[in-house]
Amino acid sequence: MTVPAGAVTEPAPAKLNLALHVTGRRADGYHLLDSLVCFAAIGDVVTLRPGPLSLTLDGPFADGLSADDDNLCLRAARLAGGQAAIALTKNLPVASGIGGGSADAAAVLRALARMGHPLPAHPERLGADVPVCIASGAARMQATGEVVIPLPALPPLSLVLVNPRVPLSTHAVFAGLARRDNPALPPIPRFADATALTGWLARTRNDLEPAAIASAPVIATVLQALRAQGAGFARMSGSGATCFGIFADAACADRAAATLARHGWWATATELAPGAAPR
Ligand SMILES: C[C@@](CO)(OP(=O)(O)O)[C@H](O)COP(=O)(O)OP(=O)(O)OC[C@H]1O[C@@H](n2ccc(N)nc2=O)[C@H](O)[C@@H]1O
Ligand SMILES: Nc1ncnc2c1ncn2[C@@H]1O[C@H](COP(=O)(O)OP(=O)(O)O)[C@@H](O)[C@H]1O
Repeated sequence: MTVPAGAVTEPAPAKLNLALHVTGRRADGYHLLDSLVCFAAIGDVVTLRPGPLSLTLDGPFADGLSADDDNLCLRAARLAGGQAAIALTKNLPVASGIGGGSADAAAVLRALARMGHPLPAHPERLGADVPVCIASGAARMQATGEVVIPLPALPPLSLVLVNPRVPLSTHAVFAGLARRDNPALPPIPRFADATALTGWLARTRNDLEPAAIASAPVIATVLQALRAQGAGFARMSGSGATCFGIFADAACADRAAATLARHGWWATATELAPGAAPR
């Protein structure tokens, strides 16, 4: 991609909820969460140039989205009081549990900060996932998303993300929950390697998975297919329908992604976002 002079480019990495427990519900209906969140190397890309506020879209999933006032890129710029010509390359499926819209909003806020507009005081007004997407590093996310506790970087992971091209409404999945008072996550240790992480994940859940599968049974098929391709661990992210699998190495992940894409699903091998190496 050619970056025009004076332009500021920010990646908008896909968010993954490796574990997501629903621990309660506030009086206003928003749910209390306890989630281990990380970010993948694959994502959308935003480029901002000085100028009046505008938005253009390209990329494989641009057709699923319109560049109207409701687009989270424009809402983010308005909340920050920033003016810019924004170009969004939409590489992530829309409404898919990997926070694409929130990641885009957070990337616009980071780009505007680099152009001299301070971050807004309440980024969660754009969406519950926006605060965690601003830092874009491993974190424990709590309350309704506004409590973000940064964690040491996770060990390297060979990941496959699969979306069966069925959009799911986050609101509808929360509304379909059978229980809203589940136990919190166990303490999150510093993970020595991927095996330690998957061992810990096996003791956790995504409490949104049953409700999402009830709306879109193909999610169960995706999870089975990831396991059949050799994933040592597979789970749905967020409110779905995107699922992730953790593989032994990048070659296994590449092979699995190529096979799973034959179903007509969006399937991509990736790793954790740069900057997320162990420290
Ligand atoms: C479920 C999560 C987990 O990370 O991810 P996604 O599936 O969206 O990726 C997030 O909490 C989603 O964040 P986000 O997508 O920004 O949600 P919002 O736009 O704020 O809310 C969409 C709708 O989801 C419900 N909602 C969202 C967050 C929350 N803590 N409780 C809720 O009940 C509300 O009904 C709300 O109207
Ligand atoms: N830039 C954007 N990218 C994705 N979705 C957006 C964007 N702006 C607004 N939206 C709307 O936000 C909703 C949630 O999208 P998204 O963040 O992709 O979902 P999720 O958080 O489940 O991954 C969609 O219904 C979409 O119409």
